[in-house]
Amino acid sequence: MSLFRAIRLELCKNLTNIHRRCFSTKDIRNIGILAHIDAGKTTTTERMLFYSGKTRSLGEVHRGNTVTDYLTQERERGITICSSAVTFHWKDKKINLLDTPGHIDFTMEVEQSLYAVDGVVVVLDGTAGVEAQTMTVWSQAEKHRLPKISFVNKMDRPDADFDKCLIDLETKLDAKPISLQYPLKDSKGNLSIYDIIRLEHITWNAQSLGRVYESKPVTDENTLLELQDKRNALIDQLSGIDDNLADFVISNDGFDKVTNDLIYTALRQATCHQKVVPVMLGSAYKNVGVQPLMDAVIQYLPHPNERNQLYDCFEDDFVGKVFKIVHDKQRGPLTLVRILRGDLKKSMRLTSTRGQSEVVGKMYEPLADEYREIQAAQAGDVALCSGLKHTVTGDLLVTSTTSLKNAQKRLQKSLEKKTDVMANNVDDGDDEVHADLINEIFSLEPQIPDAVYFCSIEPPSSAYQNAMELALKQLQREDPSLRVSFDAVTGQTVLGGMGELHMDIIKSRILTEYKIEVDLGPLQIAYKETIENPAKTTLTMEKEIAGSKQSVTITLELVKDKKDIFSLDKSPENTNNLLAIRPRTLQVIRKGCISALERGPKVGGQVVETQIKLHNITIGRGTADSFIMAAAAQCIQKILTENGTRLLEPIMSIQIVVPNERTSGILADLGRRRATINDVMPKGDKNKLILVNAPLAELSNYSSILRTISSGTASMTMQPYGFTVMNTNDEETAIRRAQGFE
Ligand SMILES: Nc1nc2c(ncn2[C@@H]2O[C@H](COP(=O)(O)OP(=O)(O)OP(=O)(O)O)[C@@H](O)[C@H]2O)c(=O)[nH]1
Repeated sequence: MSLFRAIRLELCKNLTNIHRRCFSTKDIRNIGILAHIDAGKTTTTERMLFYSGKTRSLGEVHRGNTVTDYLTQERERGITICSSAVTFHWKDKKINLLDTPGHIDFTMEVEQSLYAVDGVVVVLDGTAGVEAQTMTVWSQAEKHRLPKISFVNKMDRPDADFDKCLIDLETKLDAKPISLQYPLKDSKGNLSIYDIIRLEHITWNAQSLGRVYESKPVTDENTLLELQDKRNALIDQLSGIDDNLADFVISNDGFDKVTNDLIYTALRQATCHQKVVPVMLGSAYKNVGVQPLMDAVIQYLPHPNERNQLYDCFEDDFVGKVFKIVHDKQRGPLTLVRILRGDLKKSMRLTSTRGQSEVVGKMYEPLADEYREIQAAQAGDVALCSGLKHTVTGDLLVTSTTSLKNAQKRLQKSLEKKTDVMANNVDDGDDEVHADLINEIFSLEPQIPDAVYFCSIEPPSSAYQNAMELALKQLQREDPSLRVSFDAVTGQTVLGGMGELHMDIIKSRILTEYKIEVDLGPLQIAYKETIENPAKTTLTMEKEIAGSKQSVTITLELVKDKKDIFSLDKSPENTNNLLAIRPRTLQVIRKGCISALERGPKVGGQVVETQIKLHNITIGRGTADSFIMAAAAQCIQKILTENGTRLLEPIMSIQIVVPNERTSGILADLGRRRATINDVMPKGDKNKLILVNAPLAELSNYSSILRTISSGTASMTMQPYGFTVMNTNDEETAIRRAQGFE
């Protein structure tokens, strides 16, 4: 049988398999596809879908017809905004793949998706190597302890440099890349690939859009010698990690007798244990190299059972993680769930760890914006559910509160056992590990980054206000990093988020999905405020409303505290007064006080790290709750205005990799940006890694500035770090800017 015919038969087999549904957990791979913006994730995913038979034509980003970039905004802008899940079958295995956004504004999306996958493919642009966002997504994948494969894409381009990408992986990401392939270009620039392990040359047939490809043993003697050297280097590198392989090499006096299967086994082990990163190459756009990448996903990345057993404490009960909520035109909101334990079935009742209980409606297998109805899905798989109206991205879903409590007990017991074993071997970090583990499993709220920018949002007329609020509520369930609040002073709805693109996308999604043409105010930095010293005041408010006398005298204090937001004064002279307050009235007072902290006096920033202490209250007979609430809020506002607040500004944590000779120039520039240099350490022989914190206000367009001052040699990654108090001078500048005077 000719090779081409064999490949066609393989393809037909794949197409037939699409309709076969029985996969054991060992046959499932859940993978994320991560990269810097524009490296080619979406193009690579499109090829995977096409070659697996899931799509009948090739989607292209520039034509706006890709499967995974299905939002109108994604198709128009040619970028991925929402991670989307697609399922396809390859060589008798089922691959659930998540295409994730590359832009920094959507880092939270990537973070949530990583809960759902067992391994990742990190796509590099072969002409750019490791870029800023590659570093961010790489460290996110490291945090989730995910095995990785790297795919060096765009190798068709004349300026692509495969060796530089390998060096970048090593020096900028501290990875141990193992190159499994090598590129070859003919005189016309057509790309083909050498397989270093099999010593073969693979070529793709352009007319068949890369569906047909051929792998032949290398016969040219010089090339063969060169490839053999690379194969030996690969075995040498691996035997430093894998004892079995090392023993074989030693007992057989060298590399010649090492079989391909021995290499594959050692590579799989080393990849699954995150000791190495297999590196593949190709050009997704020119349809070269994608099938071997799919083979590598199956061959080297773990199946769900091989990943850590964090959820064992749930035994056979169901546990799932909500990693995305998508809005389907016909079916409404659909919840994407990664099943971590047990089976998920249609009509099952589920409880979120936040206490909401609801029933799964229909279930679907995901193909971006097309779905196939299914009845159930097993542990290790992902599924889309309708009917879950209260779940939010990041929720953990369980069968019942009892199942959750039992799991907590089991986890506690196993942790105690572990602590007993370790009792004689005290480890300071142990408590932290336990706390992390418990938090990870039972986290009630997903980790949502604080908004660093905000802007007002206005409907075209007040008739649209309710519809706009509903749209925002839905978008917030999908994307918890979007904050929505109401500013009582200006009467405006305010959006908080991660950046300009983030807000822009929200605006255009409200237009395309909800048909409301909203207006966004200018984007401003989200400063917070805090008190400097404790302060106490008494306020009396009296008024006659509709013939009824309303009166409240309230004494409140603000103190610095990061934990509790509201407390009662414990001193003996106030005990009797406070004990006499009815719980419902206490709730009203609390609500009034907290609402006043939403808007500080300086720039209207949220007042944080501040505790409200109620000392005393006298309420006149017949005084309405709303009057009590207003009195409490006014008392807090009085303290804040009289005593003043300090501004806190958002700080970004930045990691910059720069060649040694450029370091001083970058440090000097950072000095002008009020940055705090935390460390400058060697990164390989030629580079330095600069760890720095700097105020967001000083980082406008910083990645392009860095590119200019380093002549394109530096790369950086940036995440929100937190908020710090500003000094008086900087504060004045910030206030002038916030008021539009600068
Ligand atoms: N020359 C060349 N261009 C490519 C290749 N792969 C992708 N491109 C082009 O690069 C651009 C970005 O590709 P995408 O697939 O959208 O990249 P992405 O990583 O999904 O981008 P985001 O989702 O926005 O982060 C598009 O114009 C593609 O056509 C390739 O192998 N070679």
